[in-house]
Amino acid sequence: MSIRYLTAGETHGPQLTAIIEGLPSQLKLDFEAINFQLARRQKGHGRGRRMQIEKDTANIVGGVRHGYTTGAPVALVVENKDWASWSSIMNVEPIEGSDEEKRRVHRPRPGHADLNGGLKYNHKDLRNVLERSSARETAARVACGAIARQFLEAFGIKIAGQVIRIGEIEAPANNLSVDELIERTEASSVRVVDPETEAKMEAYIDEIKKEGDSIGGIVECVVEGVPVGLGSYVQYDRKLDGRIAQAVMSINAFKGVEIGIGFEAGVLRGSQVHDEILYEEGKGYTRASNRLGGFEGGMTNGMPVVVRGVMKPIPTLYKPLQTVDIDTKEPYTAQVERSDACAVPAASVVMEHVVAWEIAKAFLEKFGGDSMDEIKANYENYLAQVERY
Ligand SMILES: Cc1cc2nc3c(=O)[nH]c(=O)nc-3n(C[C@H](O)[C@H](O)[C@H](O)COP(=O)(O)O)c2cc1C
Ligand SMILES: C=C(O[C@@H]1CC(C(=O)O)=C[C@@H](OP(=O)(O)O)[C@H]1O)C(=O)O
Repeated sequence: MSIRYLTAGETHGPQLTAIIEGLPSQLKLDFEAINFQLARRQKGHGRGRRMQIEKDTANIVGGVRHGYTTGAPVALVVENKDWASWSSIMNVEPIEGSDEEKRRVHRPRPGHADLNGGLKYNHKDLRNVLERSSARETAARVACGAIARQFLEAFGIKIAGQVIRIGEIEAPANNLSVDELIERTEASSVRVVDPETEAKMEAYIDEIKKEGDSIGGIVECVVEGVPVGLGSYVQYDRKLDGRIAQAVMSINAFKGVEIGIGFEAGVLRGSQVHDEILYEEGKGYTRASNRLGGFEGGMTNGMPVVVRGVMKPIPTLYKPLQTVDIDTKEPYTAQVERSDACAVPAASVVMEHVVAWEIAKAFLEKFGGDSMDEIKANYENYLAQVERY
């Protein structure tokens, strides 16, 4: 058993669409909780005007009856409210001198998908690239991930995220549990625990925005309650840490991933890195520390999964960089499209959901069944086996 999803839709098209395949039957869906996650993704200091226009909600249009999955593919739709202002630009063939032609994108933005996408798909209007490469698509991924999250919650697996750094400003380290993190970051405009850091980050983002520039950062996600043995060492594409890395790298603008202490593991000695194994009556095997972020051998080890990702600064700059006009091949400043200045807090929410998806997928591969009852029985059987070991 496995799960997969596909998304479709353009940022200024009518809607985003997702189809999820492989969900078991009997999963109770909390629609409000899906919408709550979508709303979290829209927030964050530094977002542009688009987020004031949208009010993302997932409309489930297949695979669910009376609030429960049926085992059929789940289809969902997230409407783009901004479509109302874009339908002519999206639908009308641009004629020279027309408003639509003025919105044609022909001065590719360094750092965005514009030029590579134009060359690859042979588009002379780079809007055809921009529309799908936009991180608007992450709304659909969060909706799918929010369903995965609810599946995991049924097995006591919980996820939280936080912002660790925005540009030069680093948040003080903490070792909070998922519940504490959820409680203490939710009200923060930049998804940090510490109010002083929040104020500093806000002022810093404002300054960068005023200069027509943009800024990236580092986000972290913690997953608690994960059983030992998700993923496997036996084949490269079954290593769950590798799959999580792929999922995180696939988020727009992400340039790196770490599990646990990550790159610091290249600096420290073995005795400073590896987590000593303990055995506790009633609790079973555990580790004295969690520097390896819950993974050994591509498998979960029962400790919290800790993942970090780094997001580069937003490519669209109000004070644009140099580029080349694809019509004339002359140097020109890059196109300026409405944009966020910093989307790191939003990206942390996206990361929680792509990680939730990968863990749910590995969970279903291991304990898979066609109904929640069947999966629960498989899971309990395995937990009993681990306990007897
Ligand atoms: C939540 C979120 C919001 C983003 N907002 C913008 C934006 O407003 N303007 C922009 O140019 N890029 C934005 N990006 C980044 C681009 O989507 C991304 O850089 C682009 O798709 C190119 O892909 P790559 O950076 O992964 O190579 C955003 C990314 C995320 C995750
Ligand atoms: C729409 C979203 O993010 C968008 C991601 C994005 C990009 O280039 O990635 C560019 C901006 O689009 P627009 O020009 O319409 O404002 C962001 O707002 C979203 O997160 O829902």
